[in-house]
Amino acid sequence: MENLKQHIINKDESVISITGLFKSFDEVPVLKGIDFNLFKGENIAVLGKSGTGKSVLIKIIVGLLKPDKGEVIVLGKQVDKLSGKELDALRIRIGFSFQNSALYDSMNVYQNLAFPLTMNVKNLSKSEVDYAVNDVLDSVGLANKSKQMPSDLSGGQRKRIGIARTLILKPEIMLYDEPTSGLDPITSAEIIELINEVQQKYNTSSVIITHDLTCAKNTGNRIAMLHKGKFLKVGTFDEVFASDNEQVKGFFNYNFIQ
Ligand SMILES: Nc1ncnc2c1ncn2[C@@H]1O[C@H](COP(=O)(O)OP(=O)(O)OP(=O)(O)O)[C@@H](O)[C@H]1O
Repeated sequence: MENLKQHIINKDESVISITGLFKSFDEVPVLKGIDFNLFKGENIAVLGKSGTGKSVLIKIIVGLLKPDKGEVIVLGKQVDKLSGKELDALRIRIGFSFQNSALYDSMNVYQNLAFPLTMNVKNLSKSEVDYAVNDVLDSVGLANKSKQMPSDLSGGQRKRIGIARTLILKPEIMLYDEPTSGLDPITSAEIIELINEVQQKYNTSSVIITHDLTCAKNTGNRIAMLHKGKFLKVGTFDEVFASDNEQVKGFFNYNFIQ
């Protein structure tokens, strides 16, 4: 990818700020006092075992679930106080890359990419849509795939198109849900590289939900280790790796890092 911007993390500007967040389902606590800041231009990898509340946290950030207690501010807005219309306006500024890529199987790659753009931005000319589609395809390294159907793409290529589909709306925040799950190590490494290129080219701030230590280490400017609904440790990979906490040490002992 060419023309990478000088990348800056601005620690004076939080794009996501969460304080004292609690969430239970049927009186079973899932999130038990989360404090979390994502700075402008930063990638945070939220690392944790299955069932620790990673997806619940993401759903609260985008307003799909309401917190029981606590404050969740995204791009300056208190999410649980927004009307449906205000929430829609906020969500356009957030790109969500789903675990299964969530492409429309009956549409080719071009149509999959053009669809969110024409749905959200009115009165675009055909050449403007063509330009935007080609630009994001180029960004994800699949410039020649516009006519292919999703079923003809590899798993890694589908992930790339899923990421391209969120980039086409130029999001300020990217949320990646298990971006490397189901991929072989080489394809995982390519997706990791793409996440870092997106951070630089689009100057996004990102939350990368993962249980893949290699992904967390290589994409996260900071790592937030979630365990049973609480952050055990938040810091650079080296800081988290050096933690004395038994749960953190246990997680590293059971997982292989490249
Ligand atoms: N809508 C819901 N109603 C009831 N329980 C829920 C709901 N959503 C999540 N949970 C529960 O919250 C807990 C955390 O779920 P969550 O999906 O956030 O885990 P996760 O860390 O994302 O796991 P995975 O890595 O397997 O996706 C689970 O016990 C789950 O059953």
